[in-house]
Amino acid sequence: MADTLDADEVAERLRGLPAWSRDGDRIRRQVTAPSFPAGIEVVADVARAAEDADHHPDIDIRWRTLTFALSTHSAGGLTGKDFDLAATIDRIAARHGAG
Ligand SMILES: C[C@H](O)[C@H](O)[C@H]1CNC2=NC(N)=NC(=O)C2=N1
Repeated sequence: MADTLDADEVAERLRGLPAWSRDGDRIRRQVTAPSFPAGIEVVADVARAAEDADHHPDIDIRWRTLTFALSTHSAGGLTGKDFDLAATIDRIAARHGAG
């Protein structure tokens, strides 16, 4: 099981991911896609990446606004896995013109 990061480590990792913010035990990012279908494509690509990583975000879909939240449930907090997947989500969103 991965170790949880302390507050300083979380702050440090967040500096490299400016679209993400801490919300208690999770980090969160909102993405606006160019259209609803484009948003669903983002979600489908994130789903594949999450399966590959065996690490899964909470996803809220509202028309073309997506909210991703990441936490390592098994560790009871934030770990490097959350920040690795956050960076992957950023790359996927950018590829689909979502910001
Ligand atoms: C067995 C499997 O590795 C675990 O259930 C994984 C799956 N995906 C997961 N995703 C997230 N976000 N947190 C977890 O602790 C987690 N655990």
